Amino acid sequence: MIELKHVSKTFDSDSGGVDALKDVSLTIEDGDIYGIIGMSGAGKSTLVRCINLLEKPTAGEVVVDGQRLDTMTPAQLRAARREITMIFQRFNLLMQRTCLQNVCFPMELSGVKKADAVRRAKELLELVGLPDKAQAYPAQLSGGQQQRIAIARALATQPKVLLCDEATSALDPNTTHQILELIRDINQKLGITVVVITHQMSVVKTICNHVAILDGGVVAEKGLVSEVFAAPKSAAGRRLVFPGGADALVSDPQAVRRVRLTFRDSVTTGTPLVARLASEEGILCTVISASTQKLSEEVYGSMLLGIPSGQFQRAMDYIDTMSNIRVEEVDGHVQ
Ligand SMILES: Nc1ncnc2c1ncn2[C@@H]1O[C@H](COP(=O)(O)OP(=O)(O)OP(=O)(O)O)[C@@H](O)[C@H]1O
Repeated sequence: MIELKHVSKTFDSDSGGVDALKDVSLTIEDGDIYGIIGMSGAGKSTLVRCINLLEKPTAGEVVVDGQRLDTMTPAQLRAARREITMIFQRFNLLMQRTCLQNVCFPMELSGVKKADAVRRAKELLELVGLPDKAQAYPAQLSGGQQQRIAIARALATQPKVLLCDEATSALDPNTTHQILELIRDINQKLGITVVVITHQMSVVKTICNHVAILDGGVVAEKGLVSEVFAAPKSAAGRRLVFPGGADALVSDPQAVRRVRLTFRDSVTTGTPLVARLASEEGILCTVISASTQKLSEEVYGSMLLGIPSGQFQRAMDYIDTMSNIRVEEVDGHVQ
C-alpha cells in the first residue's frame, strides 16, 4: 500500500516559494492502477516524485509497504527504490547500450550476476513483446518500442510499484493503447501496483480503477474512476470531464436556468427525457450539450439543459421522479 499523509512540497524560487503540493493525502491499495490527473502545473510530477522520494516533501509522510520513506537514510532509500520504479514520457534509455544492456543495467547496479541478469532481461524482453530487439540500439526503435524496453528495464528489479509519469504522452493514440494494454497486462500478471500520472482523461478511463484529480497542488476529488468521471463533484473535475466553456455562450442565462443531468446505465440513457418533459409537462427545454461515455463497462450520459426560468421548479420536480438521474443546477460559467 502507498500512503501519502498530509504531504506538502514547497519549492524555493527567486520570486518566493512555490507551493506545488498542499496537504495531499492519498491511499493507493496494492495491485491497484491509480490515476493522478490534472492540468499542467497542478503538481502531478511533484506528487509522483514524492512517492519515491526523488523529491523530499516539505511536510507530511510517505509510507510504502508499511515503511516510512521520508525518514530513511540514503542507503535505506536506495534499497527501497528498487521496489518502486518509474517510466517517463521520454523513455530515458541509455542510447549507447543495446536494449538487452539497457534492461540489464539496473541489475548490474544492484549486483546481480551477469548470467542471471541476461537470463532475466531476455525473459522481460519476451514479456514486453520484443525478444528480437535484444541486440538493437534504442535509436533503431519506434517510440512505442522504446517505451516497451523502458518498461522491461523498470521491471528488472522485480518492483512492487510502477510509477508512470506521462508515459504515453509522446505516443500516437494507437501506440498509446498498446502500451496501456501492456501496463494492464503486467499489473494483472505480476500484481504490481501502478500509479499513472497524466493530463489525458482517455488514459485514466482506459486503465485506471481509481483516480485523484489534482488542482493547484490540492486533491480536488478522488474515488473510483466510474464515479468521479460520471458525476464529478469538484470544479476541477467538471472542467476535466465536461470541457466546453463555450457552452455558456449558446443560451441566455437571463431566460433559462442550466442544469446538468448525469445518467447511469443504458435504460436511463435511453429515456427520452426531453421529449417527455415537453409532451407530459409542456416544458420546452433546450439541449445545450450532451454526451455518453463508457466507464468500467457501464454507460454514462451527461446532458446540459436550458430550462425556461418560469418552469424551472416544475421541471426539477419532474426529473426528480426519475430514477438513476442525478441533477444539479450549474452556474453561468457552466462548470
Ligand atoms: N524544481 C522546481 N523548482 C521550482 N518550482 C517547481 C519545481 N518543480 C516544479 N515546480 C513548480 O511546481 C508546480 C507543480 O509542478 P509539476 O511539474 O509538479 O506540475 P505538473 O502537474 O506535473 O505539470 P505538467 O503537466 O506541466 O508537467 C508548478 O508551479 C511548477 O512550476
